[in-house]
Amino acid sequence: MKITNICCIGAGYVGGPTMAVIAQKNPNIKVTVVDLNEARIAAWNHDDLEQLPIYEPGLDAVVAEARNRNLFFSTDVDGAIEAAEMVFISVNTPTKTYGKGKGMAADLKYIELCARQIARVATTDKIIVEKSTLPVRTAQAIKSILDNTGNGVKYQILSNPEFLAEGTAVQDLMAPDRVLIGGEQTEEGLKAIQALVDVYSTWVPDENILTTNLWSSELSKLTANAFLAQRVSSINALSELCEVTGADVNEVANAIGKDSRIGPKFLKASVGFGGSCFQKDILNLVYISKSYGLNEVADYWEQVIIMNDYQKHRFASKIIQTLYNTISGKKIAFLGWAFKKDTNDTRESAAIYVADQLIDEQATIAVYDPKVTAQQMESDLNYLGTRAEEENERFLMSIKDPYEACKDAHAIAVLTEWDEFKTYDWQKIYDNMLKPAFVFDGRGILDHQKLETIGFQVYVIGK
Ligand SMILES: NC(=O)C1=CN([C@@H]2O[C@H](COP(=O)(O)OP(=O)(O)OC[C@H]3O[C@@H](n4cnc5c(N)ncnc54)[C@H](O)[C@@H]3O)[C@@H](O)[C@H]2O)C=CC1
Ligand SMILES: O=C(O)[C@H]1O[C@H](OP(=O)(O)OP(=O)(O)OC[C@H]2O[C@@H](n3ccc(=O)[nH]c3=O)[C@H](O)[C@@H]2O)[C@H](O)[C@@H](O)[C@@H]1O
Repeated sequence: MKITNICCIGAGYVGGPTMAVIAQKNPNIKVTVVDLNEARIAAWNHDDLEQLPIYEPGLDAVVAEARNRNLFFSTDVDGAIEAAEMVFISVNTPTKTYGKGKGMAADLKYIELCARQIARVATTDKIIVEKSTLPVRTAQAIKSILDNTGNGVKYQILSNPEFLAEGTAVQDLMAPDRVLIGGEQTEEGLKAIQALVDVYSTWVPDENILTTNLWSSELSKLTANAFLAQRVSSINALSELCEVTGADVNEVANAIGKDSRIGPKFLKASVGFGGSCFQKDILNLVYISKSYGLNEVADYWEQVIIMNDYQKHRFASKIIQTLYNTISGKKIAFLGWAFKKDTNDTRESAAIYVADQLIDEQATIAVYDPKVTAQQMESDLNYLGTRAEEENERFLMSIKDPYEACKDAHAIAVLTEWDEFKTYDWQKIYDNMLKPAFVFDGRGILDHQKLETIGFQVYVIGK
């Protein structure tokens, strides 16, 4: 079966970039990305590419090439579903905040709504592709909803999890380590798998396209994120041991990373991992394990989250303790608010939790981030619900100039590893700070020797 029309429900961090690349690489396929959020769709359609709703290096060029050629962004969800032979579901699957599984399980209400909408609208057979990250066996629920509408339309469900990382989304999509496609191992299922393989094989080498059964594919996504996050928690756990023993976490990471069985990537000690997915996906894995009665398995993975929470808390406590256990009324400058560099995404960013703990002690936080808006910072902090919004407003400010953010500060904390922080005039920053001037490098990116020569007192995670 040759696909000529694709619809993707959800124009977010995954749906937008993924479909832009599929459209760019398949000029003969019409790709329509739909969303309920009108402002988001308007931003995707904006003439000024700087106004795209997502900042990803290289994304503007891909969108510029494909948009209005064979890539369209629209709020007409029904129309796009009806016209498509293949419908990707790329909506959000956050952690549940209510009811059974609250704080652990994935909230599948948006997925179910999509399935019901497809069932209501479709009049021709369709391949439904799970692009969102889902608990293992979700395809069964989607199939059950679709198959019980009784209007004669036939569906095949595929799982095609996305492995892109933010900040490198376009690069990851252009040259993925692998594309994973799971489907039913029946004649019809295998045909559907092949149809999706054909979409990717216009640019991904065959050996990088893996096909599996549905459940292996769904579970591989949660597993991949759990393994990645586990590496960060493992090195972060060691970072504290380094600090008390005189070992240097970078030297340890380098030494173990040379072992080809361990490998060098994802061993950077930090103030803790953030992002919309690691925590949510591990909590989901923990919940699924518990629901099957696998309590030891659940406890094992939960420890990755416990360690991560501890690392954020430990960093904030280190700042408080170093500033003579009193930070009330002191200005602390934050360099970075995003959960990693090269993205404007702040979901679950360590910066939010560190700020919250410092504001509890009545410090004033002046944040500079090259891509995050003041409004976003405020809403992130308010979302925690720790204190009244007016109070958050009083203690948190976003400053558009890094030198201004650091002026008259008692301390600077580096929360995101933006490259530009390394290029600053640190002598000028030092001259304008209160003394002693402290730097807490939560990302280990600055030239610490140089900073100490200037006169800073420097704390680096893992040293
Ligand atoms: N953010 C990331 O880097 C990655 C995310 N994922 C997974 O991909 C999925 C989507 O994540 P993001 O793109 O980050 O989420 P997002 O929140 O940025 O985007 C989801 C979009 O879906 C829309 N939506 C929700 N329900 C809808 C409906 N019924 N009809 C039309 N639109 C609807 C929302 O308005 C929103 O714009 C999640 O399951 C996530 O775990 C997977 C890999 C990477
Ligand atoms: O499912 C998802 O959402 C995605 O989650 C992660 O991607 P992402 O969260 O965008 O970014 P990462 O590069 O994985 O970084 C996650 C967090 O870990 C931190 N990190 C990463 C690596 C490291 O060595 N140390 C470290 O602290 C980062 O600063 C960041 O806060 C995975 O890398 C993607 O493969 C996956 O598709």
